Amino acid sequence: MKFVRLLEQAGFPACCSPDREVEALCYDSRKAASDNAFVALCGTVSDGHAFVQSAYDNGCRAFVVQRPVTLPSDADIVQVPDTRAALASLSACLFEHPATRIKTIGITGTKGKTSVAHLIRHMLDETGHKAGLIGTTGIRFGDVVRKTVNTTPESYELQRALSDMEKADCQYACVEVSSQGLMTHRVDGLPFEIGIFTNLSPDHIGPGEHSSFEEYMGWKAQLFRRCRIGILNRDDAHFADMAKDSTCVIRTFGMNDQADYWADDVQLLREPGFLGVGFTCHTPADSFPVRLPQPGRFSVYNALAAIGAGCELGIPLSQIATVLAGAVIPGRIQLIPALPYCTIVVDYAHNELSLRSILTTLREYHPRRLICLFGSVGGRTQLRRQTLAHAAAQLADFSILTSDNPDFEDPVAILEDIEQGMSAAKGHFISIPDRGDAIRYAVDMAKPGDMILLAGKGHEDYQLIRGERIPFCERDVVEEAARQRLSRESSGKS
Ligand SMILES: CC(=O)N[C@H]1[C@@H](OP(=O)(O)OP(=O)(O)OC[C@H]2O[C@@H](n3ccc(=O)[nH]c3=O)[C@H](O)[C@@H]2O)O[C@H](CO)[C@@H](O)[C@@H]1O[C@H](C)C(=O)N[C@@H](C)C(=O)N[C@H](CCC(=O)O)C(=O)O
Ligand SMILES: Nc1ncnc2c1ncn2[C@@H]1O[C@H](COP(=O)(O)OP(=O)(O)OP(=O)(O)O)[C@@H](O)[C@H]1O
Repeated sequence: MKFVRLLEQAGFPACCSPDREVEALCYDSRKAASDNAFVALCGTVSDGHAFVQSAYDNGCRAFVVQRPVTLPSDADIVQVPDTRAALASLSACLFEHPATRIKTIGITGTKGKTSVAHLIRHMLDETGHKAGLIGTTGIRFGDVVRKTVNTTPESYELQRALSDMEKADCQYACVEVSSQGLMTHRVDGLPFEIGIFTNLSPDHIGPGEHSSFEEYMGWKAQLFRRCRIGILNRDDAHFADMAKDSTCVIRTFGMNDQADYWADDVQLLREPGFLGVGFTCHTPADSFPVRLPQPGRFSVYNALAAIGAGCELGIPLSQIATVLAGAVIPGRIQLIPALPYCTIVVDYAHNELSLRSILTTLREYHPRRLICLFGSVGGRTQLRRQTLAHAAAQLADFSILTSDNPDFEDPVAILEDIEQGMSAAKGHFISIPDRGDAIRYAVDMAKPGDMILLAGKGHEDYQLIRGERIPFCERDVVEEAARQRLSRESSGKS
């Protein structure tokens, strides 16, 4: 595409050579190629403007900047007020505004974004409406799964993903919308058909993220100025703040009849090979029973959000309950039915808030013992490790401390930080640095009625060790350990 045309379409002054062609946009000089336009982004670690020469050396001749830069005279340099906003509008134009043809459903909130996105995608796919998904578990459509760095990818990746989904005949895209995504213009220009608010609590506040809870909340609330219909959790303490300056039609969900989509008769269900929850769902049109294969009251909220979206999109009520009963959310309180007499669950909980939440949820199912296996990622604060330890010490009967994604940190040093927290909180624990060994230990120690939580890795199929993603699938390790245990038991060896 002619650079001049792209600039015009995005509403920028077209001061460049009339024949300059660009095929793609690039914001990382290390990946720049001759047919790219390089967009210089101001980051938290470095400033893309410092790398324009390196992009030039890699062949780029088209540049979008927000402050003057010096480059050889054959470079076309376009200065805009904000390069992040420009990246979003240029990307939308380059991919011919796919979001005007695919209906996008944006999900925001502190917890539940991934879960709700998967539930809605599953519901749409299973009722004959092809849908894609963009979020923490990657970019997914059809059988395609692409890893992403961020929950909400950079605008260029987002627009490209939507364009690929359109080519794959998707009619819908479920997009996890983080506060950072809104703040850094990643979702600028997306006309969301539906926006969903799950819940809000303090998170992502600190250097490089948000300066305060109010700022964090303010960015999340932006979604409801960018969607046609907003579906909000009425029971959340910040519901009114989120709805306050909205410009959309407001629908609500919750646990009482003030909400449009609401639940009662909630029952926790634990059966061999099944852990979940049942409830009666009430919608403006009808009421019906729902049985979900995800446990806990928060799963009811996630399902209500999905049901609200399904109803607003016109999916028949008669199909909604049936398809929800078969929904699987990768790595979110996902049951591994490997041992018949105890419950093994994988969950992405990797900070204090989510570890407390999942352990409290599992406790409500009255396990004989609740065993929590967890570690903590490298490069984070001692405080994070100690608060994780406090949560486990208070809420689990026994903890198995192990490694998570140590990356460049010594896994044993990370364990020592967690051990300190455990000892201070008088928790019962054992440390087994190798995660595979730790899982095998957990499977071997389980007694009938126990529940084992493998926390931290969720959907991830690797361990990050010294900058490298080493393949590691918890499910495979559990299944193999359980097979060996069952085989020993059947041959009378244990
Ligand atoms: C702190 C933060 O927001 N970081 C994001 C940011 O990176 P950065 O600001 O550190 O970038 P930088 O390293 O300073 O570089 C600035 C620019 O120079 C470029 N560069 C850099 C080096 C070089 O040699 N050449 C070059 O061109 C970089 O490509 C970049 O364009 O821009 C990158 C590209 O878009 C993001 O991937 C990255 O997200 C990191 C991984 C991150 O952790 N972000 C968090 C805060 C985040 O966004 N989280 C939310 C989830 C929140 C939730 O769950 O609610 C998310 O949506 O993921
Ligand atoms: N509605 C909810 N309320 C509270 N906790 C939840 C809710 N839904 C899921 N969780 C818990 O939080 C964890 C993360 O859930 P999920 O990945 O769906 O949220 P998210 O908003 O995408 O989170 P993150 O920002 O950490 O990626 C789950 O593994 C589960 O333990």
